Amino acid sequence: MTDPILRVNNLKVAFPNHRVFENLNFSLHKGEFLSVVGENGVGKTTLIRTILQQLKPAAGNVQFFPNRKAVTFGYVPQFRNIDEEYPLSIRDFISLNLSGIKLPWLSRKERQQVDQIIAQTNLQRIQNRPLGMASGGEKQKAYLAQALVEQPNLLILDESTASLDNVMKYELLDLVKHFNQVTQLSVIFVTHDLPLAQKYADNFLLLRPTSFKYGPIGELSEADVKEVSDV
Ligand SMILES: Nc1ncnc2c1ncn2[C@@H]1O[C@H](COP(=O)(O)OP(=O)(O)OP(=O)(O)O)[C@@H](O)[C@H]1O
Repeated sequence: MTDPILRVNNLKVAFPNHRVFENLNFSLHKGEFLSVVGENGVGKTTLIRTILQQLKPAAGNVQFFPNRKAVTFGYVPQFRNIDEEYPLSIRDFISLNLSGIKLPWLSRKERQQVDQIIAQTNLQRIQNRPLGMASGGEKQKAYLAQALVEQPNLLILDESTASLDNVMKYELLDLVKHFNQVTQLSVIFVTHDLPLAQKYADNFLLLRPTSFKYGPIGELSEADVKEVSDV
């Protein structure tokens, strides 16, 4: 097994008058693809926000290896409000995630980084199109490219496939899996789509209102699948 990049230790997160989860424990390793599943409102996004250090745990912690600075995040959030009027091209939108960026004056190295991720995500043909005009699937690819442009070592996808048809879902996840396997990118994929999790993930974390289950994706039982699909 590869080295862990993060470990969640006895984690408890609570809002006023509402405990979301407690005593949560699992590790994520380099190159691991983890699917986080569970019914609506059980705490999946809350867990992601805690890993991203936007929320402070009530108890326990999230430990990064070898240290916090060594773990860089790429994040595709659950919702984004990008309407037809959105002014940036797909290419400029992707460039926004470059650190130190002063659009439109990218350095040669930055231009190469953007060219590379655009090629890797098959967006060359439409890179100059306004993002607002792109289809749902093209937008998701652009969000993925933006999350990956700085070559993070942990990619977090929060229900990124929820609005996509089956063909686009698999196309997007094929891309993610390619990065996962070729660059040892670790992936946390939050989803309600069990067939997708079963096809792409190595391990799963099933969050329940008062407990959790973690293990190899092959050990997700019929009953677990029914539990998540019934929501
Ligand atoms: N800022 C907040 N203040 C108070 N309660 C919150 C806050 N954010 C989330 N919650 C509550 O915490 C619980 C977990 O929410 P969360 O969004 O993590 O669930 P989820 O599993 O991601 O749900 P879904 O599958 O519907 O996206 C819910 O009951 C939610 O209402």
